[in-house]
Amino acid sequence: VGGDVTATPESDDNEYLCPVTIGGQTLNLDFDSGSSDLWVFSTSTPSSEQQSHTIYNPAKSSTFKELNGFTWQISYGDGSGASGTVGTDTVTVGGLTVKNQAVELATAVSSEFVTDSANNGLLGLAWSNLNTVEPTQQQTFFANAGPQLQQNVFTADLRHDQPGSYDFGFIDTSKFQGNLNYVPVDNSQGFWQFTVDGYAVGDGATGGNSFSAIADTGTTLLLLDDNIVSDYYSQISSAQNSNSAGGFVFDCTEDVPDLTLQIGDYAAVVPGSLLNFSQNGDGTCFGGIQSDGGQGFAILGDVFLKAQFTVFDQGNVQLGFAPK
Ligand SMILES: CN(C)c1ccc(C(=O)NN)cc1
Repeated sequence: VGGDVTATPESDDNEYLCPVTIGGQTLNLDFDSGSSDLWVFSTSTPSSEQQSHTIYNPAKSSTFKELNGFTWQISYGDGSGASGTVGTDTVTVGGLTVKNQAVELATAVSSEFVTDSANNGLLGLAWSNLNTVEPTQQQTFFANAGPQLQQNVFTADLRHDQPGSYDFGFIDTSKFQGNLNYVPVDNSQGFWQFTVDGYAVGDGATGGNSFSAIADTGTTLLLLDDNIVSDYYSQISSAQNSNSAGGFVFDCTEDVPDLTLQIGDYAAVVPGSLLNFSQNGDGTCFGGIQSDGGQGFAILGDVFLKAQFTVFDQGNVQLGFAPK
């Protein structure tokens, strides 16, 4: 048994939304391999915060059960967050159904979610030890689905400005070139965390120290150590770190170099075209590479994941990468 679901980018590839059916009601959710809560806008969300969102109404689901007294509260790397109550329901993603899945109902959401009208909640795909439900931590959709999957994996094929897909339970070899390159994952912090062995800017030599990174479908950009960020932008003559823009920008006319991350024997190339992320409207462009804020590990978000086919292997606790 498996599932295949379309991942549709918002404008500027800011995030990718997938249809999820909960108790017979379909909402578009943000699949997030950097967190482990499945939460939705619901009838419990204040009407002032519901705005144009699609909301889940547990009262209309014949399979919803309240988990009395259970709560959740989550905050994300960008400072956004949400909190609320918990129940269970039948959740279906691309034909793959999990019964009695913990579904977290938002009773409060931060402004970043209120204004992001296409996003009706998140489906966490990190490890269940990151789930925030109290007093009893809950399993993710992927953890619950594991036993029914032919292969205990999900794959991400995100694309620039066009629909991609997530597959659960199988690896579609038509979606990538060559062989998959696997690296071990350290899931002790709940992330899909692994080691990057070096990097290269443009056609330069691969160097630098090895560093820890997480594969995070819920983060838009490629967030790296400040030293690598400075090294990269030193190759773009007009590059500057703009407070008003919130990061490194450069003239849109510039030729933007590729970035290669050496992951074991695999050279993961992120083409310059993806590293010229968006236009600021004043002739400058915003870089796809930005600082990780010195938090001790790099965040390989959608800018990186758009350039790879990625296998999140729950059974073998490893990640697989291949070019597309
Ligand atoms: C505000 N929104 C839609 C967010 C969605 C996801 C995240 C995140 O850090 N995921 N790993 C942050 C914010």
